Amino acid sequence: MANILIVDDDREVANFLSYFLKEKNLEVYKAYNGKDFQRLFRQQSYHLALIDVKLPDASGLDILKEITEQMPVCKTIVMTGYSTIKVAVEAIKLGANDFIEKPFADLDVLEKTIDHLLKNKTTMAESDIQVLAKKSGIVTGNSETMKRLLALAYKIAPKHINVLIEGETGTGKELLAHFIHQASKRNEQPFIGINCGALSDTLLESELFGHDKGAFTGALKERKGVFELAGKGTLFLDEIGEASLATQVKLLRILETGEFMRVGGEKIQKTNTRIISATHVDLAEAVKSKTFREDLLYRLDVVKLVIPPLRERKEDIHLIANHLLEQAGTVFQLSAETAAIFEQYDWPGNVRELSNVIKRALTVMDEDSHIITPKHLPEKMRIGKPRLVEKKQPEEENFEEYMQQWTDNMIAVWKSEDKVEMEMILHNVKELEREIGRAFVIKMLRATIGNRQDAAKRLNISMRKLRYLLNEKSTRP
Ligand SMILES: Nc1ncnc2c1ncn2[C@@H]1O[C@H](COP(=O)(O)OP(=O)(O)OP(=O)(O)O)[C@@H](O)[C@H]1O
Repeated sequence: MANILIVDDDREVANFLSYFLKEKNLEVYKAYNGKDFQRLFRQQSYHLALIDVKLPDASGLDILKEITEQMPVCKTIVMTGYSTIKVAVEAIKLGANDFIEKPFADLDVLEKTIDHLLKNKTTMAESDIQVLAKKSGIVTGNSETMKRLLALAYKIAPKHINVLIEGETGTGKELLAHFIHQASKRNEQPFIGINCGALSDTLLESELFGHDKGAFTGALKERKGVFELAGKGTLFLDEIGEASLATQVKLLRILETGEFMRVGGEKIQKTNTRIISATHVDLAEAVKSKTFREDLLYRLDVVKLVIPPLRERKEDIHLIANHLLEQAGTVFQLSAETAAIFEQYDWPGNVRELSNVIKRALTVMDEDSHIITPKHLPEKMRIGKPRLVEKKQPEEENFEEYMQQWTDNMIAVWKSEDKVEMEMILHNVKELEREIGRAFVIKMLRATIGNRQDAAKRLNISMRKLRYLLNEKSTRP
């Protein structure tokens, strides 16, 4: 018989769960606080623990950590209220197998979650993730960060919570949104994507909410918007940071009330669409510069998934490249030199750029050739070409040299007769901004003998910004 440990200070909930689990012939133990937990935890081993995140004398997350570290065979479910869902996501990152919301609205879901874990179905989840990733066109690669990201996305997919995906252009944000849709119970319903940056304000509102006949010049017929079309499915709002403040107000209303009106319409409509939004800009910064509403960000970013750029998961480059080559026909290969270039290159356009580079190489290759060599790659990728950015980071002692080198290289590209890759130039300007920011913070930290608060004050920036400049972006969901 399986041993179950319930850790909850709400006796009503603990008693209900106990009754519910005993009916299933399970052996149940109840802890109403941290002290009870410590006593019961030392007594024997458990197969499953249901942990409330808020206890009077202990933190549910600390208890979770203790269980995952000291009794890894024990499966864990964290219980939260809706307002603490961010804590639940934190718990998943710490190793919780699942989370459920209190009050338990659907006992079937509760029962299935428990049965699933007791039948040791966690390894099945891994193969499920692989299948769904493939279905969504994601090559999973080898990087641990990507594996953890997909595992988290898989766990939150069935819950009705909004997700914000952050990542540079071409990192696969839309694919990840599709993966979440596939892994959710909405997978039979539509998945609709819309790019908020590609449409004018009026057009975007009409696309989102639809319009009634005569709503504006040219609105000859009534038209459904994507919220109506997506229905109970998933709506992917790409480049959400580009939505105007007026559209943001309307989106906020939908998120708060589940209601909207067509442009020029008078009827209030209800929606149950799940929203996954994506951005390549830092929305927290946009909030500070007042171009993005804080309350909307709070609603969209219940769970934040950050896809790392390709240059930070170099181990994935070859796997993805080989996969793309396989798609084109198994006979193609990268030469050792090309593989080395791929590894050194920064990939400002990420996986999209990798895919384009491979497609280009396949079209410029001789018909009887099967090996991609450096001569098949774009100019800018070849070794020996002046690089805009030296890999060495600027410090106090080499700052002037770094700036000089950067300027010289930029002038060389400016004067060059070659085709100019604007994406690469913009990427390098951004990188320069990042490096200069970091160098100034480090210089100030030296001056303040490491006192971060003092350094932030002297630079007239917030602590958050200081951490950001040091590349210590908060890992909070
Ligand atoms: N892990 C991956 N495996 C295979 N292909 C990928 C992967 N990630 C991205 N791609 C490919 O890269 C291209 C860009 O993907 P996607 O549109 O999802 O990126 P994005 O981050 O949404 O880009 P943008 O910000 O420009 O809209 C697509 O062709 C996609 O198939």
